[in-house]
Amino acid sequence: MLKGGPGSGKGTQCANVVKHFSYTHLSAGDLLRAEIKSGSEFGAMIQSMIAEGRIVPSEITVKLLCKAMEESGNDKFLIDGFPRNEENRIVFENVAKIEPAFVLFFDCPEEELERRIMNRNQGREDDNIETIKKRFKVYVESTLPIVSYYESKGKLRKINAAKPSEEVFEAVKVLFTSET
Ligand SMILES: Nc1ncnc2c1ncn2[C@@H]1O[C@H](COP(=O)(O)OP(=O)(O)O)[C@@H](O)[C@H]1O
Ligand SMILES: O=c1ccn([C@@H]2O[C@H](COP(=O)(O)OP(=O)(O)O)[C@@H](O)[C@H]2O)c(=O)[nH]1
Ligand SMILES: [Mg+2]
Repeated sequence: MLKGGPGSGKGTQCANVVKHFSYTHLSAGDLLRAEIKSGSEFGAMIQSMIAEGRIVPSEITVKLLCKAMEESGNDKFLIDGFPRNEENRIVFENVAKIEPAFVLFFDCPEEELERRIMNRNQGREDDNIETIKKRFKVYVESTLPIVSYYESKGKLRKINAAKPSEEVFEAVKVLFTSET
C-alpha cells in the first residue's frame, strides 16, 4: 500500500515500480474516476464527493478494488491512495481478507504538495486551491491516523518524497528489493 498526501507522488512512483517489479497498480482514485465515466448509478454521488475532497463510502471503493484485483489475474498489488480512513481499512480487511505486507509513506511538506497539485494539469476537478485545502484537512484528520496505525503494527516504511522523482524512486527501489 502507498500512502502520502495529495500530490506526494504515489501515482508517479507506482508507474515506476510496475516497470521493475511484477505488481499490478491499483489507484483507488483512478478506479473511482473510471466509475464516474462509466455512467454507473453511483457516478453522480462519487463525482460530488471527489469535488468536495470527501471520502467516498467504503463499500463502493472496496468493491471496485476487489473487482480490479480479481480481473488482474495477479496476486501482488500496489494499492495507491487507499485506505483513506479507519472505516476504509476495516471494510477492506473484512471483505478482501488481506492485509498489506508493508505500507510506504511518502513524506512531503504541504507547500510542496500544493505546488505539485497546482501544476499537475490532468484536468482534475479537485485540483483547485479550495478543494486542495479540503483534501489536506481530510488527509490530516482521517488518513494520518491510518498511517499511525500501520506504524504501530511495524508495517510503515517512510520515504522522503520531497526530493526529485528519480531520487525518490531510488529509495522506493531499495525497499521493494529488500521486502519482496
Ligand atoms: N518527486 C517529485 N518532484 C516533483 N514533482 C513530482 C514528484 N513526484 C511527482 N511529481 C509531480 O507532482 C504531481 C503529483 O504527482 P502524483 O504522482 O499524481 O501524486 P499523488 O498520486 O500522490 O497525488 C504530478 O504532476 C507529478 O508529475
Ligand atoms: O480510497 C479513496 C481514494 C480516493 N477517494 C477520493 O478521490 C479523490 C482523489 O484521490 P486520489 O488518490 O486520486 O488523489 P491523489 O492523492 O492522487 O491526489 C480523493 O480526494 C477522494 O475524494 C476516495 O474517496 N477514496
Ligand atoms: Mg494519485
